[in-house]
Amino acid sequence: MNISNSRRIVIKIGSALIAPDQDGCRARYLLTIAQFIVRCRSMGKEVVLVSSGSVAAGSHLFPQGAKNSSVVLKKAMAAAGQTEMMATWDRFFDFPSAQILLTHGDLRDLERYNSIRETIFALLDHGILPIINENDAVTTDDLKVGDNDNLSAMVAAAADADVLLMCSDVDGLYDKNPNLHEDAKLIQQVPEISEDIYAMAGCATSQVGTGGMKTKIEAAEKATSHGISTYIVNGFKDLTFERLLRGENPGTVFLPYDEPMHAQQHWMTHTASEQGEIVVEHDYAEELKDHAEPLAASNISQINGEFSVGDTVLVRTEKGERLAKATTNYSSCLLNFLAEQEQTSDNGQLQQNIGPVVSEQDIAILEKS
Ligand SMILES: Nc1ncnc2c1ncn2[C@@H]1O[C@H](COP(=O)(O)OP(=O)(O)O)[C@@H](O)[C@H]1O
Ligand SMILES: N[C@@H](CCC(=O)OP(=O)(O)O)C(=O)O
Repeated sequence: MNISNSRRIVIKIGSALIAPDQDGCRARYLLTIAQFIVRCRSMGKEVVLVSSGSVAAGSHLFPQGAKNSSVVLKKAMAAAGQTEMMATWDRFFDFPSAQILLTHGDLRDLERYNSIRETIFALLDHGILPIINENDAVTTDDLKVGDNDNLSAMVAAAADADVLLMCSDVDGLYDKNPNLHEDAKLIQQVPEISEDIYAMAGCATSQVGTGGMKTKIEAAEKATSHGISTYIVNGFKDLTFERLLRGENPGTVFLPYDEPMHAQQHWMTHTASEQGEIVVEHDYAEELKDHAEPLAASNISQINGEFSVGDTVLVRTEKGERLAKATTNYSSCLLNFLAEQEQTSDNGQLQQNIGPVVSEQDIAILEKS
């Protein structure tokens, strides 16, 4: 899939394109990107924008700048910069745009995730451009995604996009960081994301970027496993967007999986985070290596952490091997209670009465890393 034959595109814009001088938002690169969005929409494509840059855009309002600031000040910069950034985008378009600010806390809760999906679809149905960013002003370590590469992949999956386009300050993925190694070579196509691909990725070297190439490869893995073709391209160059519109690849393309994951399995694997652990006995663990099996209370040897009904948990072996992520039908409190009652005579009956702790369709088997 390329831009010319795509139907719905998520475009992610890095901070350096929004505020190249860290002195507020600049139109220098955004104008070309905005024109590209207008062209895509006039060709009948639906576009969702994931825009970084609130911290970079707001940092000029604080004398010390972003680099050496505390987390609290960065949140304040994000809150101030976000309005400036939205106003800047809005100036380029003669159609309406809408702001959605998300945290991981929103995406990992299935009800809120579905609510986000419905909002995005309603906006697209009405010709409104959704502009999404992490809600940096309210995030905590526990709640945040932390980088907009991974956020854009989660959004692309939620929006049922067919292309994810990450616009950065480099031409694509190189075999090593091109800002540090003159002989680095551009990788044009990645058919499969392996450890070798991750090994090529270094950190961000700009003042404003978060995550560098590592988070872009993580994002590509999330998106391609959902069947989404993923591009990393250079947003500084006008030619990038001309080539994309011609259906060409001006940077690096990560090919989608031949057999994408089922949507709920994908959400559990790549978006939901585990609230606790269910340690399972050897026989069940062996069965799970082959195929998803309902998990009964009698298969459990230990419960770790606190979780509620409907939370995502990690299913693992006693030796620590990560087997699956699953949505639990029971809370850790009830499962611990059952375990404590193990010795009583009517416990077997109780365990049978409660049904599976995890149903077969709520298990996402994890690939071995
Ligand atoms: N193998 C690599 N190929 C390309 N860029 C790399 C690589 N390893 C590290 N980088 C760094 O990643 C940066 C892009 O990531 P980042 O600064 O987070 O951009 P953005 O703000 O667009 O998300 C590049 O400018 C480069 O310094
Ligand atoms: N949410 C942050 C962006 C974090 C981020 O991932 O930045 P970048 O690496 O430039 O895409 C902000 O708006 O400043």
